[in-house]
Parts: sequence; structure tokens; C-alpha cells
Amino acid sequence: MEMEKGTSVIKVDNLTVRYKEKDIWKGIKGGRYKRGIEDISFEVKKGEVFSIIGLNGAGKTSTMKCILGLIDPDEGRVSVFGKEKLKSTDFERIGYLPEISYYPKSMRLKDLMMYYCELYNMPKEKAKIRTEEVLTELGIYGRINDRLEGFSKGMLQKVGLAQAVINDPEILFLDEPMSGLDPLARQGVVDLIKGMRDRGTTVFFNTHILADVADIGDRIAIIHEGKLVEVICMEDMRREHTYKMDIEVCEGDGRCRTEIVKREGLNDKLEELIKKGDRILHLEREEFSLKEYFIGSIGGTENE
Ligand SMILES: Nc1ncnc2c1ncn2[C@@H]1O[C@H](COP(=O)(O)OP(=O)(O)OP(=O)(O)O)[C@@H](O)[C@H]1O
Repeated sequence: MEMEKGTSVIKVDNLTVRYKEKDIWKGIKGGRYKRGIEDISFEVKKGEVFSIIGLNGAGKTSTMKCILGLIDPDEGRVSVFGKEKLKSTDFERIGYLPEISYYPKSMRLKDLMMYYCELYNMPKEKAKIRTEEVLTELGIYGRINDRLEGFSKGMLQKVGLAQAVINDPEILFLDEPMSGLDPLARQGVVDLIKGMRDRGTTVFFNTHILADVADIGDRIAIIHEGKLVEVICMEDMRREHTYKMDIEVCEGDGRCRTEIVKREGLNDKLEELIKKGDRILHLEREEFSLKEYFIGSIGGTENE
């Protein structure tokens, strides 16, 4: 059943995942728990590009895997397409690029793609056309007859992307889609995401590369140490915070200084300066920096 644009397609309520120590180091007994994610809630609307950003270990993959039903939460609930338990027919409406993918190296690219098409019950002719379309878009159609053993890391990442979009999903989940890609290929993924969004696909992707989400993310959830810090709407951010003003003023005693003022505080600042009799020498606009905002938001340093 098609859902209307703007309706909620993913709902996450008070999600908590705790990993046992022994999950990491098998053999260590005992009930010591390590936090994965804690009390995370958000909604994703149909047709939006929603991104989770966070440092390594913040909890991005755990959140995505819970949504997909690949791990069970310790607390909280998740629904996709309004359902808490997804059936196999629901998975036909979903595409997923895992953080790490494994493919049989001796397989040829075309056979791998045919295998995925068969999983989605795609008729052979349609499968061929769709495979050509997707591989061409990703720039690897020329390798269709090659075995995967000769593929570089970045090319295997593109294969992962190809299988994720082959069924033209309604929701596309991408876990670190830019991982291992050169700048040109990254741009290719950005274009792919934009193209999917233009066709009405909901895109949910995890990343720690802020530059990649700044352009394409409609809403961005910042998570840090397992907790949701905030969900920011990029359009609001650009409108409210896009411009910082560099103001050089000459004070009464002739000294100069530079001040940085957010757009929303600019008028008050100008009024204050004029009242004081300061002279404004220079006003400069500065782009909103997601990176700066992110660092401020998690209250620390970023290690991108
Ligand atoms: N199977 C596991 N067993 C124990 N701890 C785990 C397991 N998987 C994840 N964790 C821990 O849960 C926390 C969140 O991990 P998660 O993989 O969700 O983070 P992430 O944001 O996706 O990280 P990255 O960017 O490095 O992929 C980390 O502290 C991690 O060590």
C-alpha cells in the first residue's frame, strides 16, 4: 500500500539496546552490560532524507539494525510502514546497504545482481533492464561480466549500493554509504540519493561525514554516546542560522574589534552599536557550518 508524502514511515520510541560484555569477547562470563543506545525516539516522514550523524561508536548502526528488525531492542518500540513486525513482502519495499557487506568473491557481478533480482521476484527481462540501469548510474556497468574478486573496496561499496536500490525501494537504508569512496564516487552517491528522493523514496542514512549530509539531509539526528542529542531540520537551520555576521567596529576610543553575530541577533546588535556610537566598517555573511554546529552540539571535539 502506497503511503502519502509526509506521513510517518518509521517511528522509533524510547529505543534502548544494551550489549553484554560477552557479546564482544566471547568466553567472558557475567552479566555486565555495555550501553549501545539509550532511550532514542524520532520519526521519519515519507519522502524525506533523514540522516543520523555521530562519531564512531555513537550508536548509528545499532539504531538502524533495530529499525530493520536485525537486533531486538531491550526497551522501546519501532514501527516501519506502521507495523511493528515486518513480513517478507514488506522487505520487498525496503533497500538496505549494510555497513560491511560480504559477497562471494568468485561470483560475477551480473550473477550477483540476478540473484538479488530473483530475491525480489523480478521477471528476468525486467531484472536485466533494471540491472543495466542501476549499474550504469553507479558507473560499474562496464564490469558486469567480471568476478568480484578483482573489485576494489570502493567498487564493492558500489555493488552494495546497487543491490540496495535494485528493487526501487520505498525506504532506502544506507549505513555509511560513502565509506571507501573517492570524492567523485561520493558525489555519485549524493546524486543517487537526490534522484531517489526526487522519485519519492524515503532515504535513511548513517554517516559521520558531515559534509555529505549538509547538502542532502532534510533532517539530521545527532547522536552521541548512545543518546539522541537533537534532531535538526536543515531548512530551518539554513533560514535561522545560515548567516553569521562579521562586524568590525571602531569604538569611541578608536580601537577596532570583530564580532560574530547570528542572523537572528543582528538587528539588536546593530541597534546597540549605533546607540553606543560605534562605527560599522564591514559586514560579512558566512555559511552555516554543520560541522561547527555538530561539535557545539556534542560539546566536544570531532575526529572526522
Ligand atoms: N555486538 C556488540 N557487542 C557489544 N557491543 C557492541 C556491539 N555492537 C555495538 N556495540 C557497542 O555499541 C555502541 C554503539 O555501536 P554502533 O555500532 O551502533 O555505533 P556506530 O555509531 O554505528 O559506530 P561506527 O561509526 O563506528 O560504525 C559502541 O559502544 C559499540 O562498541
